[in-house]
Amino acid sequence: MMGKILCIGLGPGDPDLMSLRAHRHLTRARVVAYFRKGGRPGQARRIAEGLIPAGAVELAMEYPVTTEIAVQDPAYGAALRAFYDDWAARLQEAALTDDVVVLCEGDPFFFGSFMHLHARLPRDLVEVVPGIPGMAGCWTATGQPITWGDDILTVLPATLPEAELARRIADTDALVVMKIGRNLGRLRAALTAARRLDQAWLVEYGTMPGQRVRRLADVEGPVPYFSIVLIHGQGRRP
Ligand SMILES: C[C@@]1(CC(=O)O)C2=NC(=C\c3[nH]c(c(CCC(=O)O)c3CC(=O)O)Cc3[nH]c(c(CC(=O)O)c3CCC(=O)O)/C=C3\N/C(=C\2)[C@@H](CCC(=O)O)[C@]3(C)CC(=O)O)/[C@H]1CCC(=O)O
Ligand SMILES: C[S@@+](CC[C@H](N)C(=O)[O-])C[C@H]1O[C@@H](n2cnc3c(N)ncnc32)[C@H](O)[C@@H]1O
Repeated sequence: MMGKILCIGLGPGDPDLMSLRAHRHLTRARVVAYFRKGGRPGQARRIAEGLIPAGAVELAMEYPVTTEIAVQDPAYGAALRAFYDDWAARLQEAALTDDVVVLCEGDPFFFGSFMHLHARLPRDLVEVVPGIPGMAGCWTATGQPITWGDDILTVLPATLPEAELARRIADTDALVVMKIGRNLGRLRAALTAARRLDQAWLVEYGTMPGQRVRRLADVEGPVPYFSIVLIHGQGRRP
């Protein structure tokens, strides 16, 4: 039987927050693939724990590098291109005989690694199931709405240069910053330059075990890659 490659968004972390469709594909899967950093279980795999049928074949797609080489280094691009080429071919081959379910934390089309496989695969071979993005889990964890009325929400990767972060932080109402980790120092400087540090919240591991919500001004020391910085909009309301 010719199968499909089904990429399922699993939501922000708590398995209870995945869609019924994602749950159905997951609990019927015979082949399951997921990304992970070498030596770690992988967030998507952790969300799926206990829901993958016994006997399913698991394919762990381990990034050759994450932070070991600078993204600007040509060796980074070369390593990642070879990695995605290889896994696109392997998943396509596995799909010759069965469906392949690819797990994705959050939503697959929102900064998800699956996008790089999707770009390499025939369109009619792939189906994507949307998921609640990590940021929705994170702003809900703060207990406050993110946007009101005419608020503009800006989503920034913390990997941007400080001046670019500061310019865009000063120019928005509500803010979501992804990929915090070792970029926190530069982001903090940008928030300070934009005079908005006191409005910022840090959510680590939103809806996951270890969730932690703090005012960014109170945070000292390192924070994980799986953190989001938020500023709530204060827009018009009746
Ligand atoms: C290089 C760097 C820069 C950059 O983003 O520009 C980058 N990842 C960095 C760090 C990092 N990544 C991960 C950890 C371990 C986390 C942990 O385990 O705690 C760490 C931290 C660490 O290693 O310390 C794992 C990870 N990565 C992605 C997912 C989600 C997914 O797979 O969907 C997961 C979770 C897998 C899981 O479920 O566990 C996805 C993406 N990460 C990408 C790039 C893009 C793919 C590469 C490409 O093709 O370029 C893509 C697709 C995003 C995109 O393209 O936007 C950056 C350096 C930032 C910096 O400067 O600090
Ligand atoms: C490569 S992106 C993947 C985004 C994911 N596809 C989504 O829909 O949220 C990884 C970044 O998402 C953010 N993130 C995703 N889920 C999160 C969560 N549950 N708690 C905190 N941060 C999260 C972090 O900023 C992390 O650095």
